[in-house]
Amino acid sequence: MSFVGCLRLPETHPSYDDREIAGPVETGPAFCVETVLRAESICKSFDSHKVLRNVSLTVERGELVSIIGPSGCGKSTFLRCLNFLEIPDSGTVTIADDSIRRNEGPWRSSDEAQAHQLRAHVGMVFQSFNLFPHRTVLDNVMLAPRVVKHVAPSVIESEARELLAKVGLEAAALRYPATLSGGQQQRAAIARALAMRPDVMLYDEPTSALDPRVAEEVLEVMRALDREGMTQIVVTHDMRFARAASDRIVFMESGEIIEIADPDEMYLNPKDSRTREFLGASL
Ligand SMILES: Nc1ncnc2c1ncn2[C@@H]1O[C@H](COP(=O)(O)OP(=O)(O)OP(=O)(O)O)[C@@H](O)[C@H]1O
Repeated sequence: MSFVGCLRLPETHPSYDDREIAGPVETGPAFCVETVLRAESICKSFDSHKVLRNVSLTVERGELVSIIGPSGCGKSTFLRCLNFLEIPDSGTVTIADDSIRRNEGPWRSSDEAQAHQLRAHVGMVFQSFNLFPHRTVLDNVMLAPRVVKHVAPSVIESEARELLAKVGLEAAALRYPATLSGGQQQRAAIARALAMRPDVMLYDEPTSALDPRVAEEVLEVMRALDREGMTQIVVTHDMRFARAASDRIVFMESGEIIEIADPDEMYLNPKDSRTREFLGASL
């Protein structure tokens, strides 16, 4: 979704006569910015290696944000800190109306309970799909809602089938993951993540294990979700996708965000020499 489009107001207010000629004017909401996710000053070290240094990012509802940067710069660690799969050493993460502030010190069970609440807002998709191999695709998609939600199984099944249709897998509902292509497995993983109705989807290099043709099927699903207004954050090495599909691109290096810009700005007019150098080498 073009997030900017969401903010665009009519350039001039039509006169009464104009309106009569042009018919009703679709004004839409005056201002529909809504912050879905805010990460503030996230720090993370492994042993004495500082991997994230005060990383902050705010994402608005409906945005597709790509995180790019050289291998080992901390992209995946940052993504995993957003839903506390990796526990930051310090910093605050707020998603929808849940927030966790982390200070140096032991991770307590009350912190884990808060993290659990935070994770409920997030759908996560991994490079390696992580489907349950002994369950059908449909069962994979139904599993989390069945365990967590107290609604009739028939409702859960019909929602799961709708999600499988959305990702183009309705005919594969009763197949097992091993019988699917990598691209189909990844689309099933996306359907599974969507089944909990997340506020934000996080993708950690979703297509890097796939050949370009099936990768494109996965990227098309992500573009379709974008058009529907899903908020998505993608760690990727796919510069073509980042440029074509993102509302904003985040460039990281050495555990820091160096630059955040919309794709054209970042590619045509990068502000920082490190961004320029990285993008130059990636072309
Ligand atoms: N669990 C861990 N234990 C120790 N070191 C880790 C751990 N996870 C990540 N690291 C280190 O943290 C640094 C950042 O890793 P991370 O995977 O976040 O980078 P990245 O930018 O996503 O890299 P890539 O693009 O290659 O996937 C690397 O030096 C990595 O070796």
